[in-house]
Amino acid sequence: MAKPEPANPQVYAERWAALKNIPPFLAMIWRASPGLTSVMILLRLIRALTPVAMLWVGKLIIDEVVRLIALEGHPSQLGDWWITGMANHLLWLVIAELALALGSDIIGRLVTYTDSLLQEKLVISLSVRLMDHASDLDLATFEDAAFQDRLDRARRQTMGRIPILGQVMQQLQDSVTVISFGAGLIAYNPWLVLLLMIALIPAFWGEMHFNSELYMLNWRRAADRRERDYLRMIGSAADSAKEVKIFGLNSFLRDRYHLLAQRFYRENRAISRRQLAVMALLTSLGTLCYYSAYLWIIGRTLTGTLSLGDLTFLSGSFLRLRGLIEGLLISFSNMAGQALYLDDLYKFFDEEPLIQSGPNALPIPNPIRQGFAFENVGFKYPEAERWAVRGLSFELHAGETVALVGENGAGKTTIVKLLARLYEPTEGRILLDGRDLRDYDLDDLRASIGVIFQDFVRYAMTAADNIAAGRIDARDDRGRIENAAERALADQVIAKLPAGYDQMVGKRFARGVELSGGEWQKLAIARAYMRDAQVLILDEPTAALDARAEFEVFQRFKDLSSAKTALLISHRFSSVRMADRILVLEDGKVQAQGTHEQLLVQNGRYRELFELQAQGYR
Ligand SMILES: Nc1ncnc2c1ncn2[C@@H]1O[C@H](COP(=O)(O)OP(=O)(O)OP(=O)(O)O)[C@@H](O)[C@H]1O
Repeated sequence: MAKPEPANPQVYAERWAALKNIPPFLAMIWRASPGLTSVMILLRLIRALTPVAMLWVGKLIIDEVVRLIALEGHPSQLGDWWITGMANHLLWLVIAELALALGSDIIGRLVTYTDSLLQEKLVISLSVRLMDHASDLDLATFEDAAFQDRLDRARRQTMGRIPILGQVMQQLQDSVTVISFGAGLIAYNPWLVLLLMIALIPAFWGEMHFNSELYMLNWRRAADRRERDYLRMIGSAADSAKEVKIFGLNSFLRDRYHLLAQRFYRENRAISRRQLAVMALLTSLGTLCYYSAYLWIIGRTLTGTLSLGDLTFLSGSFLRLRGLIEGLLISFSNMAGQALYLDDLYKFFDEEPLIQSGPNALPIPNPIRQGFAFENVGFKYPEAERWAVRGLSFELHAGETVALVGENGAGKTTIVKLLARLYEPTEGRILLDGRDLRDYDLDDLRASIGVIFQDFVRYAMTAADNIAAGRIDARDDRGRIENAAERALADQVIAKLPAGYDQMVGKRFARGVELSGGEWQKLAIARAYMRDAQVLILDEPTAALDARAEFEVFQRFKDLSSAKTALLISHRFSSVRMADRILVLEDGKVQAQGTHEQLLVQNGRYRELFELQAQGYR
């Protein structure tokens, strides 16, 4: 991708365009909690008007003091002021000022409090949406690197605090304060406001410019950052610690991390340095303008056009306004920058899955009568040049156990993914009971298939939940979980755990007990049984099991799946031979098929592979 030029006017255009993201964002905040949002708006509105009210009461106090001390024969003792009641008005003004100050403090605290609650609510509601949406997307989408970058940026939006929420709210509040102060200033002299604007516009431009540059830097570096985070993770995660130590990978990982991080740091620093110099200059310009206005106010007070109270009110207003408008412009530019990040979030939410159920999707037949048929199926992974499978035709009859054998990369797992419609064939079609798989309801299809992939997930949860994951709505059905565990020989694993089924497994959390590869695999197989689906698929589920366990697991699999349609992938011929039929795959095609005995007689690839393995055991 061409490197975008940071000072490109298009960047500004993009930035302004990103402000269109703010209204839907406000809608998201509202959706996260209408009650809290209303309270927040009300509190901010009150808080927005207190500064001008306080300054105005301050002016009244000074004018009153000046009036009182100018009175002929005013009391000289403090006590006499109270006794005569001459200072009553002043007293009320001071009480009003105090009440405003106390109220403002309390409201400030309440704003912080509601702000943090609202942040949490928003993070929760966005994270839930993110997880829901991610689960709807195609597997192919997840394997796309550009999507990964976008997801990474979107995820960052929902992690921890969402700065833009506070910024938007503060922006609204400050705008109301500015309007209230501005109205006061204009009443005295409209030119004062103009002077302020002249002082601030260059500073605003500067902020916009540098924020754009920083955003573009972050945007360009999303892929690097993912790599950097990945390196940091494998360099310090428990899962990889063993291998990193043995292979002495630490310095390699650390150096690579350091290189990437350093590059990012240097680019960041270059922008920040320029920002420092330019912004220092522009801010000084603002200060000069402020003091010109101050001189004008002092002059008018000396000539008697303005009172002392007016002087304090105006100089106070001017000072506050300057700070406020500066802050407003800066945070406006920040907000526009943050709104650009929202783009990533919205783009992620706009991503639609391509694999979906059609409008009149059929339910999966129960029971399946004929089974599946691959008709000249070809499939290429997105962006891949090579066909993973091509010209693939075979049948998987209802109630039959078929084993797939073939060398690494022959296309076995790809067939499973196509069967579960995690991908669609690029050419040809897959039929179920004579109808295209695409005619059926997707959820129903997935519910009818129990698959355990070779890279099954090791959930850092309890042993019971690891099994229940196969059918999560039966999570509370302990009998069913135990039954599934027994079928998969996982009951023996669980019997050894200190807390049995309720034992936390995996090392990620405290109290977790780590399992061996084979023990994890038994839990995963139990997950498939938990499902009790019509079609059972095990993709190399026994690779980590010892010989006896594997034999037993398959014996059971065969007995239990006698009424089911089952697909089994294994590199071990001792297991494969139990299948009703074996398909030998080579380069994404069925090279031969038959029973173990038939294939041995054919004297082909199967026999060759079988002999090779058998030799190893002699
Ligand atoms: N996500 C993917 N993106 C691109 N290509 C892929 C992807 N997954 C697999 N492939 C390619 O598709 C081909 C078939 O892979 P597949 O995983 O189906 O093989 P397999 O027979 O299951 O291998 P193994 O015995 O090693 O598990 C391989 O050439 C592989 O490189």
